[in-house]
Amino acid sequence: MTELNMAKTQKRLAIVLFNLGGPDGPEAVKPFLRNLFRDPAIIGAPTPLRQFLAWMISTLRAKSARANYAKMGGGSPLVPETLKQIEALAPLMAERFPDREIRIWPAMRYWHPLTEDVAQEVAGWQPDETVLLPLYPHFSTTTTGSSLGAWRKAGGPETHTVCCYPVEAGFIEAHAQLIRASWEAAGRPENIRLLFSAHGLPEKVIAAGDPYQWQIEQTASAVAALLPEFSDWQVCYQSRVGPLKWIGPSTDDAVRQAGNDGKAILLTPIAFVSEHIETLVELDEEYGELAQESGVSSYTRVPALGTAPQFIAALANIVAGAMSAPTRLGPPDGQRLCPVACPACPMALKEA
Ligand SMILES: C=CC1=C(C)c2cc3[nH]c(cc4nc(cc5[nH]c(cc1n2)c(C)c5CCC(=O)O)C(CCC(=O)O)=C4C)c(C)c3C=C
Ligand SMILES: [Fe+2]
Ligand SMILES: [Fe+2]
Repeated sequence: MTELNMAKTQKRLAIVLFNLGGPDGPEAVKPFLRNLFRDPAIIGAPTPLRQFLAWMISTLRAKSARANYAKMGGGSPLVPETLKQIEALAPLMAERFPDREIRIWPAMRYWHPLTEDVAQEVAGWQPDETVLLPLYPHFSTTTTGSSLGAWRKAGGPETHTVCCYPVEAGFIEAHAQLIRASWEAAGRPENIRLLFSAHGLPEKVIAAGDPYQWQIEQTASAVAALLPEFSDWQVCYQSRVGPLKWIGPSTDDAVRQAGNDGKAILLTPIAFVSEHIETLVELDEEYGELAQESGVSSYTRVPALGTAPQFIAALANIVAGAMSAPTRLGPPDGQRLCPVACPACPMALKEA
């Protein structure tokens, strides 16, 4: 068989990485925010009211959001950071599946490359198998659920879908290693409180059965178990938006409390896998300043996982695990993780 014929007969594997996306320049900030608040997974109001709210909130929020994105050069680094993760993942996937032709796509929910457009592109490539992998380790109806809905609505191909990987060994180890390395690089400050800061959610989303908070707690406990030297640790929630009550404790309260308790802070973003506005502006600038005002002796922010080799290796394992798991949608090994009390877990929805 010639090389050309071999290439033609190779099975095609598409891997799609879901994430939220971010504006690619100042003029994209408002339409990006409008897309976000137009999503019924974010605002549960009926369509005409939701459209109005999306227009209103994006208009009111655009100026301050633009000022924050300006601190990062005008737009979000989320897509460039995702492309670096894809570049790191590609050789690992090629090594595992040498007989396949493999392509990896980023698919963003609220700005380009938009999930709907990527769904068309991937369908056009006619893959034999497609693995959908959220770059959200914790399942929420507001993130992975929303991306999956958009993908399916656009007719995107789907063979295996990862719902979440909150306690995947490599993911947990990557966090532990980065936390320890950051503490060492900061000169090993004493009397540390380790804060696991996750993006928050409105309480009503959790009350409706979303497993996100439960999964965040599982991740934090698993990482803390590998770091017995940091026995004082706490989960907290950042990035609150809007008038609803969000889950707590909030990261700003946790920072103030650490100041009151005379603690140094080692803060790690536990729900984000790359750097963007919520880490570079909110954690570094806003909470960095708050820590200083609160008398915190030392504030060290652990970097997001990015292309940390253990994390990228974990992603490769997750994809391979999903491909050999018995179910189409679920954690990589196909076994349900979340308790029955989380009815919005996609595995629970499937069982019902
Ligand atoms: C990690 C998981 C995330 C959850 C859960 C989540 C829920 C959620 N987010 C908003 C509103 C906003 N989020 C914004 C940015 C943003 N959010 C996530 C992740 C989660 N969001 C990421 C990765 C980012 C960064 C995007 C980027 O710019 O690179 C923003 C925009 C920034 C701002 O104006 O503050 C908003 C708005 C809600 C309402 C929500 C749950 C209901
Ligand atoms: Fe968000
Ligand atoms: Fe689940």
